[in-house]
Amino acid sequence: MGVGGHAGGLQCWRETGGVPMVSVAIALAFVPLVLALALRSRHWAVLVARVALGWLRDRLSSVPREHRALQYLLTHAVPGDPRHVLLTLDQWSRRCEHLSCVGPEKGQHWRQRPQRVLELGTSCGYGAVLLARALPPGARLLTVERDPQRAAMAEKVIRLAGFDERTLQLIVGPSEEVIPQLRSRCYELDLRLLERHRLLAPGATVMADHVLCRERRGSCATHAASGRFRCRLHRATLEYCQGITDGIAELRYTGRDAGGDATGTGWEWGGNTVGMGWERGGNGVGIGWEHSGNGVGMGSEQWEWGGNGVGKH
Ligand SMILES: C[S@@+](CC[C@H](N)C(=O)[O-])C[C@H]1O[C@@H](n2cnc3c(N)ncnc32)[C@H](O)[C@@H]1O
Repeated sequence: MGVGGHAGGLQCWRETGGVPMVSVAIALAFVPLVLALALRSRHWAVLVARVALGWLRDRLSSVPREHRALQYLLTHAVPGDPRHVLLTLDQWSRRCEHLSCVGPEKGQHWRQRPQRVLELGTSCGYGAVLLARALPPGARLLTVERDPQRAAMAEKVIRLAGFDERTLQLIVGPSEEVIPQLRSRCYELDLRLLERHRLLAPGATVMADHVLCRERRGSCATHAASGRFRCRLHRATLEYCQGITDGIAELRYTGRDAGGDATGTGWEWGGNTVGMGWERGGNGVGIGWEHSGNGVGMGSEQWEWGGNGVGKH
């Protein structure tokens, strides 16, 4: 038996050109799995490759990505036309390098016309221009960016789109440092700080970008459960990546907690307050917001829409 088995194995080995038949069969069994995985994550693979290429170009060339985008914008966009500036940025992101911004699809969910708007995380200025376009006369937008290089690009993009300091002001610095300073000017950054400092007026709207693309959904449900925010999720795809799910969350501040007490009454914006594109410590927008004292799950990865039992999952 042993000899026969050995001879049979040898035959298989010969037939497969040196690879035992069993190994080939096992390998073949994995092919559908590998193909399915590759098919499922192809959009991510493309995105990662595009971002990696951009990073590589940053390392190899003396022109950083922000400048490359700006050069494209300066040669293709119509100055003073915010719509065209946005279209040109869309074009650059689709054809050249990936731009991390709210993008056209998620951007269309912005339908408010508030008097005061706060954007946290300006990046290249896409969201700022998008928001500023919709402002009613006399309204103002404040946008905060911690990365000086991105802020420098954003400043140029914003001015190219035709917005001056009176309408759209950019502050360079991390939200943690800017928030306390904004207090005296009746501006705020972080939702938690906004609420803690009682700067959110009931009815204020907070838009949080990138709430689904990284499968982090905790914060919005947390707020919904607290009763102080009404949440609405607009499902979409990641900017310029059709195959990757993303969403933008619309949080409406009610000013009341689950117990029915009114909070956050001190701030009058003459309208609503908005922050888009929040990212804290690279964790994705609006993730890990904490509302202590309510027993609500912090940074929980799962949330129930419209459900009551949201907390740590
Ligand atoms: C996804 S991008 C924002 C895109 C932008 N809202 C848009 O739609 O065009 C996130 C930006 O937030 C900035 N950022 C992250 N944490 C920050 C913080 N704590 N303070 C200020 N900016 C921050 C990052 O440097 C990055 O440029």
